[in-house]
Amino acid sequence: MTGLTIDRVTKRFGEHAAVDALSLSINPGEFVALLGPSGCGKTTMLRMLAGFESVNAGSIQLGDRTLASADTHVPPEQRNMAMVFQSYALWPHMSVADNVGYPVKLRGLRGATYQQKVQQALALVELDAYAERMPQALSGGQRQRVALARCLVSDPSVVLLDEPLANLDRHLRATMEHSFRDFHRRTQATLVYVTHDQSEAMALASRIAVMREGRLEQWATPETLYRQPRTAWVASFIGQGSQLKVAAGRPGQRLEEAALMRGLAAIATERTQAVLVRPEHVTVVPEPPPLHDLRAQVEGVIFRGERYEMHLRLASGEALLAYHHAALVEGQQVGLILHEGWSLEPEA
Ligand SMILES: Nc1ncnc2c1ncn2[C@@H]1O[C@H](COP(=O)(O)OP(=O)(O)OP(=O)(O)O)[C@@H](O)[C@H]1O
Repeated sequence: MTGLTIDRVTKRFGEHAAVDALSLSINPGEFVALLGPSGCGKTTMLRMLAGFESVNAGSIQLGDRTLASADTHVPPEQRNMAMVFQSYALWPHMSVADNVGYPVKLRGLRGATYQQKVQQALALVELDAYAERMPQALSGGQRQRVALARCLVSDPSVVLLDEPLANLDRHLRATMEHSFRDFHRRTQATLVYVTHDQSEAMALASRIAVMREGRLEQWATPETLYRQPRTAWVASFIGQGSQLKVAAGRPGQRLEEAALMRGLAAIATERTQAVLVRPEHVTVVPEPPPLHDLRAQVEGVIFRGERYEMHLRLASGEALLAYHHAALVEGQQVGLILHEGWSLEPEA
């Protein structure tokens, strides 16, 4: 197990910085995700880790070994890393076992040791019974597990995964999330997982690097990203919620019910702090008493099975999302209690 240090790494294509002074320190054996919208530079960062792209500035270290810097470039095959792609990249003319064994066969491994390595890798992804099948005779999820076994066989220190579930349907993705967690638990390898799907990143990684336009927006655990997003942009990217202007709080501060409700009742010119309110922190009072402070109009009601999602409009004109256990009528006036909020940094 070896840790990875990414120190102010920059990659430019022409004038455009696809990755801009990105720094991350990844612990040995950690499972991390690079998360961000399309074009934010996730794949470019992963390709620099793998050695398929050079870096323009900054450095990448694996343990105390420098893999890349402006004047160093260790080739991919000498980095002790393995990469899993969205497209699986299996050889169609080779059996499952031959696909899995290919990287170590290239290194000259043969005989009983070879057989044992392949067998162990297949067992780790629970595909021992499929060794002689051809890839075409497997489901998408099974193919992705063959790709995982193939990267395991060479005992890499780091496994890089580029949107490995993007080609699978929703149900299979959920099953594969279990396979990935299991894979990580058994191998203890350092895993760097690229995705634009926040729920996938939250379910899998112990820490997530949220990227935006080549830069690191926030680097934190899934819980911290959800409860304490740094900026308005992260707050709108992770989970559901509403951003309200409040006359209370300062960036990085949690507001309790009393302060939040008071801050919302202030006059518009004093309400300058952006505050994130998650729907689970809103109580809807269908028939509020006449003196209830905060009111809203129901604009939309969506049935989500376990609850109703209420789209509300405050008197200030701001939109608010809430959950409720029963359907309410569109156009109806309701009272609200906001139990807590999180104060955000303004947009740069
Ligand atoms: N070889 C290249 N030449 C020129 N520009 C490139 C090259 N590779 C990537 N880019 C640009 O760099 C930026 C980041 O691309 P990258 O593929 O890393 O994004 P991404 O976050 O992985 O996106 P996606 O989720 O769509 O794969 C984009 O603007 C892209 O057009």
